[in-house]
Amino acid sequence: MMYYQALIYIPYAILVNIFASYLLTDYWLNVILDKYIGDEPVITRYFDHIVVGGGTAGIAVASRLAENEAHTVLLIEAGPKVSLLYDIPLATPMFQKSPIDWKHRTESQLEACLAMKNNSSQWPAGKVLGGSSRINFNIHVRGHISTDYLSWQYEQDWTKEDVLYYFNKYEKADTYYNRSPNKKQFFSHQPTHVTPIATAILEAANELDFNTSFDMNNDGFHISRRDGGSFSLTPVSIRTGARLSAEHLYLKSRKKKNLTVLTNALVTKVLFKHNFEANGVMYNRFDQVYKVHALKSVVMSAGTLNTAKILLSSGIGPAHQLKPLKIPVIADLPVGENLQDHIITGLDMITLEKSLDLTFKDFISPINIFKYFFKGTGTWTHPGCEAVGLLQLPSDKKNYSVSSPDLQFMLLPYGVSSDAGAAYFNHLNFKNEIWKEYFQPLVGRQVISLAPVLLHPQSRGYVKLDINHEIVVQPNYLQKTHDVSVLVQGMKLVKKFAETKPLSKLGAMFNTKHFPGCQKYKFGSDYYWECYIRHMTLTSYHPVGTCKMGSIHNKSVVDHSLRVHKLNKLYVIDASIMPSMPSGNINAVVAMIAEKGADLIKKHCFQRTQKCKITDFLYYGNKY
Ligand SMILES: Cc1cc2nc3c(=O)[nH]c(=O)nc-3n(C[C@H](O)[C@H](O)[C@H](O)COP(=O)(O)OP(=O)(O)OC[C@H]3O[C@@H](n4cnc5c(N)ncnc54)[C@H](O)[C@@H]3O)c2cc1C
Repeated sequence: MMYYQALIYIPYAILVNIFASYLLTDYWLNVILDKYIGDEPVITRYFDHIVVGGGTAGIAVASRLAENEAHTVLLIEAGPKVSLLYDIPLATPMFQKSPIDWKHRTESQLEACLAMKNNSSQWPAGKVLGGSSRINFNIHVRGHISTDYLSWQYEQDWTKEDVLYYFNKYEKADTYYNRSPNKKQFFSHQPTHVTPIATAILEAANELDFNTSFDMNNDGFHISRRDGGSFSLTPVSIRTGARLSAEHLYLKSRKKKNLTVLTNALVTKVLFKHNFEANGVMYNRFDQVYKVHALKSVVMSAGTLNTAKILLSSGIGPAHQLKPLKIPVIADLPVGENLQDHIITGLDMITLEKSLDLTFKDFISPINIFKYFFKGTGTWTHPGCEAVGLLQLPSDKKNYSVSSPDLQFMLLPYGVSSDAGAAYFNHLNFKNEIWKEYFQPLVGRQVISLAPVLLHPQSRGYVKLDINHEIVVQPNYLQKTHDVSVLVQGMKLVKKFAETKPLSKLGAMFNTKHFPGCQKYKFGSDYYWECYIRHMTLTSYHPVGTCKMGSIHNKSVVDHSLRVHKLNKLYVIDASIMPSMPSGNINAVVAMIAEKGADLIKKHCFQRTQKCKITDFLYYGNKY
């Protein structure tokens, strides 16, 4: 980088550091306050329901269960609460590798992640009240509702109508929980702030004959062969400019006396009566070990990796793995198998002659700060992703009425090079030589990323425990040729977008520099793109599937009512139960699962004990 270019980034680096220091201080202050003047730890009390993990799913489940005032509910979260400045959407990338990130990383990949140190991918996840909904990019999509959930269906459960009912229930939760006529319903159909590239991409999509008039979150959304694909501005879960996490949605108002929220408490094991009935959990809090008991249900909502870890540590998992680790087997089930993730690639592939005004000057402009705090608009509300597209790859063999889209496109008005190496390069774990050779020469230029995402990977990975009982994360990225070929077609389409008239008007140029390690292939050939994708294999942050839902003969962990097979009163309700991936970002899908899961628990509890209040049940659990 030239000397004068480096100078430009000095104020940016100072700003980032000041803000990072604030976040850190806020974090430690919250932890210390919780330790010394927070709620008393729950020592040997009994609750009706215990929910492990205060993330997207756990918060929704605990809040819904607590609607029955006759029941007591304990929500246990490993991370702390955080405060106001964490709500700024523009600050989102700063949460990765911070204390509120679990900082998971994958095993070294054989034929993927070749541009990353140790060929390993960093997998962030929220370790904070709100979970990953507190560190995500706020994209709110339901997937391709007409086809994505067909394979989940079982009798009356998980039908298209059922799934729609719970998406709608979640989307109306804000109206229900925060009843104030001045507050808008939580998810907006449009991001609050976009740059001119968003309009240009939608016009380009039109030029390429894709549909741009669909609302992707409409109940009847479907992409036919004729449409081929659909692009729109990104629907986001942002209210009045600020992040709307699960915590904001369900916990910030309508405090319930029968719901106890315990933060900074790490659950290590599920406890059982007669090795069959879950009746509590063990947890560590500020170096003390506690046990707490549940009368009606123990719900695991610790996310795809940690739910699997806790179950395996408790003796629920493949017997052949647990026995050598000297963990007594309670139920021999395929916990940890079926790990899947969306892969994203193609960052920094387009440069523009025009600036999009998303520079440090815009970040620190007093006008933008004023706009954020007083109007809920402006650069600070920028969600990261400005537009999304869903695409069916053409095929004569495909039945379009039951086929899900193959690719998602995410439009980011920046790339790895945009912060001059301050954060993204490190978050994504790139090797130093890749940075120097490929990304650093782009510093100071306006880059954008129209990044293709593989929606339905065929490769399957796993999570298991190592000899120290820590988790090993092996996604087996790009083990199937299908996964590579879908992404190759995605990269070819990015080039087509760069060549459209709307992008040419902004001075768009496709980045034709050979990626380090792929010089021997002709640029743009299928072999070249395969090599590129195997180097630039990035997570889209959507691990799912380690506690797969299905019938017992179907090698699954939970049944269609989300109860762990072979055991009593133990539920899994989070991203880990997904048997297959939805066509899009998964937060809303997890919330839909949680809304349904809470109703299922109410139904079982009612059937078992008849002690639930019938009026509550009819009102909230009216599906049953
Ligand atoms: C960086 C990032 C960006 C993303 N962007 C988007 C997006 O824009 N749109 C979208 O739809 N999806 C996005 N996602 C995905 C989405 O946010 C997650 O899939 C979703 O939040 C998962 O919900 P969950 O309830 O399964 O897990 P989480 O929300 O991760 O919740 C799990 C909770 O359990 C807690 N926990 C874990 N272990 C323990 C333990 N032992 N004891 C106690 N508590 C424990 C965790 O601290 C956490 O709070 C993103 C994810 C990440 C990480």
